[in-house]
Amino acid sequence: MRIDIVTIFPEFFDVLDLSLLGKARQSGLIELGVHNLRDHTHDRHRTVDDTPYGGGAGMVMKPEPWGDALDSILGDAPAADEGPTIIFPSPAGEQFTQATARELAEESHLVFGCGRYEGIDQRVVDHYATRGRVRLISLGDYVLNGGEVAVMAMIEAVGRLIPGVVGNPQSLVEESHEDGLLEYPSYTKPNEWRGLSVPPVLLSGNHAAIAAWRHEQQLERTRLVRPDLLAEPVESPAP
Ligand SMILES: COC(=O)COc1cccc(COC(=O)c2cn[nH]c2)c1
Repeated sequence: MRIDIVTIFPEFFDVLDLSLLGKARQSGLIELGVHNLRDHTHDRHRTVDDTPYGGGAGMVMKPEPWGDALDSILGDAPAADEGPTIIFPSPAGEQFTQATARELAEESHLVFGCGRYEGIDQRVVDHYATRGRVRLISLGDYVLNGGEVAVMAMIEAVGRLIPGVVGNPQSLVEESHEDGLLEYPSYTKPNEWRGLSVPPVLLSGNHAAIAAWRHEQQLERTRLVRPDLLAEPVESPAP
């Protein structure tokens, strides 16, 4: 997978040289390009923003630098259906979920555009929607100062699903949201810690009982913490 990021803070993504994603880049599983939006300005002050038409507080990111930057990445990319998926993190976007991560992990080329200030001139979104799949994606109902943190989170969530990035693919299956439920609690040695012991079923060696206990724990946790994930209320087991 090829990932390109456009940002006014390129150094923010130096951290992607580390850990799993760093290894994935060394092994060629993920190819990363980080582009400084200011390199696509043509004035002495490398201006990327201006005051909003219609008034209001804050500044809006100018369309020209974005056009220059995205054109340099897309080149003369073919029509929308074969072009890359262009993602703008935005509080006004569709909700990012594990299903979104799985979808994006199937793509061959992702381009992330990090907005700042009050946002990017809408015409950038409208123009590139004719040249690639454009998606505004929200991490949650809160506002960040810019898209960089959201892009980092999405790259991690997507990157770890790419075959070969995570050592043991089985570990991707048994985790929160993969089966629509929150994950069960985990324990490791020592058996006793600060007066707290490990649920005996986990030491029983009875794999059917362990699986049943884990599923019940998932249901209980999901019912308590995220009832919205359950299609309808789960009947609590007969007393
Ligand atoms: C076309 O896209 C844009 O104009 C995006 O503009 C902005 C403006 C300010 C901040 C951000 C960063 O995203 C979030 O705040 C965000 C994402 N998820 N939840 C909160 C993006």
